[in-house]
Amino acid sequence: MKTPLIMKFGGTSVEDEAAFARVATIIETNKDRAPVIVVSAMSKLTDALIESFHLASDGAVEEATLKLEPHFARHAAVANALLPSEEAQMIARRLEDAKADLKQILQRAARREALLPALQDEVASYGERLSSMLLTAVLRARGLPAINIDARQCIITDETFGCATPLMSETEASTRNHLLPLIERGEIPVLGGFIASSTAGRTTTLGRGGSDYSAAIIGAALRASEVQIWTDVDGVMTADPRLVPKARTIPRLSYAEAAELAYFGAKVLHPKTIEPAVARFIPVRVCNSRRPTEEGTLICAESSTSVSRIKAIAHKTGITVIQVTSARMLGAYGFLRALFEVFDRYRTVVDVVTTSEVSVSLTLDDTRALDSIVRELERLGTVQVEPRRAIICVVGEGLRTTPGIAARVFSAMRDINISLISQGASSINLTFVIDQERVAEAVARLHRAIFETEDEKQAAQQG
Ligand SMILES: Nc1ncnc2c1ncn2[C@@H]1O[C@H](COP(=O)(O)OP(=O)(O)O)[C@@H](O)[C@H]1O
Ligand SMILES: N[C@@H](CC(=O)OP(=O)(O)O)C(=O)O
Repeated sequence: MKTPLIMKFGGTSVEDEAAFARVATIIETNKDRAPVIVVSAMSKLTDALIESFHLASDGAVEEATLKLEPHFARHAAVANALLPSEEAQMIARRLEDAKADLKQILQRAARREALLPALQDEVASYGERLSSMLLTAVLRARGLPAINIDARQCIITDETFGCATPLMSETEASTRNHLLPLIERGEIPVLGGFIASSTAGRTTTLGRGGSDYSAAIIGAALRASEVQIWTDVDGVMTADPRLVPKARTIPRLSYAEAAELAYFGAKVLHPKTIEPAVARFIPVRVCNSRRPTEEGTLICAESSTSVSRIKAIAHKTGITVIQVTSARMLGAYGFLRALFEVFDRYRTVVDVVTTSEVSVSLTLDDTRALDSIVRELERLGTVQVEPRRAIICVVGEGLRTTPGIAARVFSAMRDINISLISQGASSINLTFVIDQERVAEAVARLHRAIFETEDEKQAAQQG
């Protein structure tokens, strides 16, 4: 049997009929590599489903279902454009069924008949269920032996609705049981990303942007040759191209570099994607579905030696900084344990931490339990909360060896107020916090200082 190739297509790669047609061509080109397809919901649909769910749980079921109409129409338009009429009619019937089922779930949310987070995942799952059904039909219309598999039969999780954790050994067994016989027969399984189910059979989701993670989990379970993440940019870039138009594609990244970038905000990759890939040393490639002949970015165990040796700048906004100051910290043990136990109790992840003799500063992304956390921390010392902050993270294996990088970074920041400077334990990232209002300016300046001057030098040398 050929070693499977996992190909994940994000929402922007299946946004309309032209995008579906491009994806079908890419899969057709790779049909002899035992492809297994993972697809996200059509772009913006997951947001719309979650918004509808909230409307319905506030009692506005009619409004909630009306809001979804244009999205059902988008699916029908793809089917009408790319499928023979009988197939398009079959899709139209299945869309009507899905619409009716969804309405029932939204009514249950309005009546609060079940646990709301569980109902929300049920609603959110429709995006990937519909896109995978539609893509399967489009591939079959091209003569490809595609088969739609419900990813909820493969990825098994706990019941942390909204951000469930996969149970890896159950997932590996069920993924292999469901998919290997199909791959052996030369069929092309098409699964929705992001969705999973608990051992009790309840629908769960892996967290926003989680289809990349689904692809990596399935890739690891099948010992894939490569996990390809097909998106709307040429690969992982030196910065978010929406902020830095001059950002360029990075040909190669180490797993550690990619993990740091994803964790600190490079949206192109879900933060958990690297973990299953590393566990089985499976290369991950990020490619552009609009420009499939580009090489993209290859993520594997070893980084490349690049000119600047710093690979990229990631940023994350909406960060809250908490500072706890207490003289009781001085020379006392047990203080930090008591402090982190507070975050543990509220299941809140802390990203960056710095300490001095009398204070601890840390950053939070998730502020759902902020008030309760602050109340408890006040028992330990004086608490200061700074909302609307941003984390900026400079990443590259070269940080270990390049002298003067910190000076370059901080001189680029000049008049921008910096706090919580931290060089990660892996010493491949330099992270700091600024006011979120200034993040676009800061990232652009840093990009100029680290990457664009090198470009100019190179260009001058070459020319
Ligand atoms: N360093 C980066 N390199 C590439 N893209 C990035 C980076 N940081 C942020 N992005 C953003 O990530 C987007 C792709 O992620 P996403 O919208 O989730 O795509 P998809 O729908 O394919 O999953 C890009 O359009 C880009 O704006
Ligand atoms: N559709 C889900 C999962 C996902 O990964 O989507 P995308 O690949 O478009 O980021 C979401 O929007 O969160």
